[in-house]
Amino acid sequence: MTARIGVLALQGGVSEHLEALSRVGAETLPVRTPADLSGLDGIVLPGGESSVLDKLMRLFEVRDPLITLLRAGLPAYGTCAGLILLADTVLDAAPGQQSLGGLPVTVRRNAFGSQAHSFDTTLEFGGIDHPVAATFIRAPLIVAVSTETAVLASLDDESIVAARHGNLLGTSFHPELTGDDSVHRYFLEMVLAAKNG
Ligand SMILES: NC(=O)CC[C@H](N)C(=O)O
Repeated sequence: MTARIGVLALQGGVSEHLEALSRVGAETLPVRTPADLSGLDGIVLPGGESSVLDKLMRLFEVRDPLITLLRAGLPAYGTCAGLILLADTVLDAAPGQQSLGGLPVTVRRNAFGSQAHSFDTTLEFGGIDHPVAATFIRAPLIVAVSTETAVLASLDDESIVAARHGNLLGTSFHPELTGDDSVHRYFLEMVLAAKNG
């Protein structure tokens, strides 16, 4: 059995996620309208610019139906800006910027400084049996998590870069730019587990 996983396609790095999800065996769909949300088993919120994504989700009337689906348990994976969209609390948000929320973590936008602080590394990732390739681009950091949130990856003891709570997964980094599909495979497993109850 496979799963139908959408990628929010209003701005940011969409095609790399669609390709990685296809490679691990998901059925994929770019999501631009409220109608595109129907029948999804999961959704990826890509990197890009979280304050722009927030505005575009309102403009395209995707924000409210997406919040309803997330609160009802739709599995979601946010990378970088997408993690910011899922976080309950956002530090250094742009004026007026709001997240969708649901993932009980606090993130700090642009926590590594400017574009010059973009870098590649590999990370131990809970639930994946090899170090995962990770690209960081003007990335947020997870600076606090609720007690029931699982920390899946960190750069050091204080720098959390991947977390999961229930059906919601977020990473500060972009696995879709590395050729390492293991985090997408991990998310597909989450989606299939939720779908099969
Ligand atoms: N690569 C990214 O997604 C960068 C995120 C961006 N700095 C933001 O605040 O939304």
